[in-house]
Parts: sequence; C-alpha cells; structure tokens
Amino acid sequence: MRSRPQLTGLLGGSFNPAHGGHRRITLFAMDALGLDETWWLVSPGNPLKPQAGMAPLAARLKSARNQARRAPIVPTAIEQRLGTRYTVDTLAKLTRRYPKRRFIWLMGSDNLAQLHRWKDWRRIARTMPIAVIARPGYDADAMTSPAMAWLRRYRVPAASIRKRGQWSAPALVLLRFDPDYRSATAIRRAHAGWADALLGKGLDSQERGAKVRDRLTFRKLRQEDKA
Ligand SMILES: Nc1ncnc2c1ncn2[C@@H]1O[C@H](COP(=O)(O)OP(=O)(O)OP(=O)(O)O)[C@@H](O)[C@H]1O
Ligand SMILES: O=C(O)c1ccc[n+]([C@@H]2O[C@H](COP(=O)([O-])O)[C@@H](O)[C@H]2O)c1
Repeated sequence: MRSRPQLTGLLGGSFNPAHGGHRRITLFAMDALGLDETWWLVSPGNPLKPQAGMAPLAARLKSARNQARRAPIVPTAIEQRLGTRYTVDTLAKLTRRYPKRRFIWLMGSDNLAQLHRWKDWRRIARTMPIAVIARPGYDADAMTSPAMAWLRRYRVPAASIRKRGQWSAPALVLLRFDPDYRSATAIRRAHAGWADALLGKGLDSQERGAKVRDRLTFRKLRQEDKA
C-alpha cells in the first residue's frame, strides 16, 4: 500500500500526433512540481476542434506511446472508456475513481488563452490545481485572457505543489522553461500521412497488447486507491 498520495499530472490533448514537445514539457513540469507520474489523456475529440483532419484515436495513442517510452508518462484513452469528452466531466470521474491521488492539470499557454470557452472551467479549477507551461506565440494572449483575470488571484509557486501537504485548489502555477517550438500542426503539414504510416494495415499485435495493458493498469490503480 502507498504511504503518501501519488502526485499525478494530467496532460489532456489531441496528440494528433504526439511530439517531442509533449515529452519535454511533461518531464520539465514533473521535475518542477515534484510529480510521481503523468497521464497523457489522449482525447476522443477536443470539443472545440473540428473532427476533420483528426487522425483515428488508435494512431494518436500509438504516437503517444512512442513519445512516452521509458519515461514515467502513461498515455491512455481512458476518456473513451469513461465516456467523457469535456474535461470537467473527465476530472469528476477520475477524482472519484482514484480518491487517494493528488492530480494536477497541465496545459500549454495556448489552452489558458481559451480556457474561458471550456465547459464549467471554474469548476475545473476548483477540482485540482492547474499548471500552465509557457508556449511561444501564446503567452501574451494567455496572460490577458478572461480565465487568467479570475485565476491570477490563486497563483502559487511550484514549490507549494511539491510540498504535498499544501496541495489545494484553486491554484495556478505558471511554468516557463526553454521555449519549445514544436507543434502537431507543423508535423501534420510536413507529414500528412503520419497516421497511416504508424498504423500500417491496422492495429498490430503489439498495439492490441498495449490496449489491454492500458485497461488493466487503470483497473489495478483503481483497486489500489480503494484499498
Ligand atoms: N511546444 C509546446 N509548448 C507548451 N505546451 C505545449 C507544446 N506542445 C503542446 N503543448 C500542450 O500540450 C497539450 C496537448 O497539445 P496538443 O495535443 O494539442 O498538441 P499541439 O502541438 O498543441 O497540437 P495542434 O498544433 O494540433 O494544436 C496542450 O495543453 C498544449 O498546450
Ligand atoms: O472541456 C472542454 O470544454 C474542453 C475544450 C477544449 C479542450 N479541452 C481539452 O483540452 C485538452 C487539450 O486539447 P488539445 O486539442 O488542445 O490538445 C484536451 O484534453 C481537451 O479535451 C476541453
């Protein structure tokens, strides 16, 4: 049984496809915040993004597994299993299922700039702390955004997350690392056929095995949290 709550980062995304920027910002954020692991929630579909041009979930998940290799990062399609699409609903279910964990929502500043358009975004902020990672080209819009106008009063240093006893919400941590210019948009422009190349003729046996392991891992974690 675990003696202290696991600090788990949640990075939700389209991952269309996952790229080195995701891995880099996740590892930097984990280090700055003292996280034990991060779950990459590969979204069935961002409610604000068009479905057109969105690769199949299996391809996006596979790209995420490739990027997460040998790191304490767990890519998962758990939102599909939970039947949730809006983040507020996902977080309500995850906190109920994994009551002993301490979660923190991670996102790039492009998402802070439009957070006020998300369903029940203040409820998200009341559910868990939010850490925002600076991203080239988006920081000015993020800092002047409607969500930031409300969130700025809850700003705390990264150290307050590291000290697990002080974990509370709402809390906003602003993180700035070496800027990372990578984006999925740029990869899609350069390599439109990435999903076909990755999936080949369909799900290979390795991928089918990963899918089963994904389900089992989260079932086991849930049992641990209930113990
Ligand atoms: N280079 C980066 N710097 C900071 N945050 C990033 C970076 N790349 C992605 N993120 C963040 O990772 C999360 C998932 O990103 P997503 O899967 O949408 O990739 P993306 O590169 O932003 O995709 P797209 O270009 O299609 O919008 C989001 O919170 C996003 O802000
Ligand atoms: O819940 C919402 O209203 C909402 C609106 C837009 C985006 N999101 C989530 O934000 C995360 C980042 O999405 P993306 O497409 O920018 O990678 C992903 O988990 C989405 O489900 C959530």
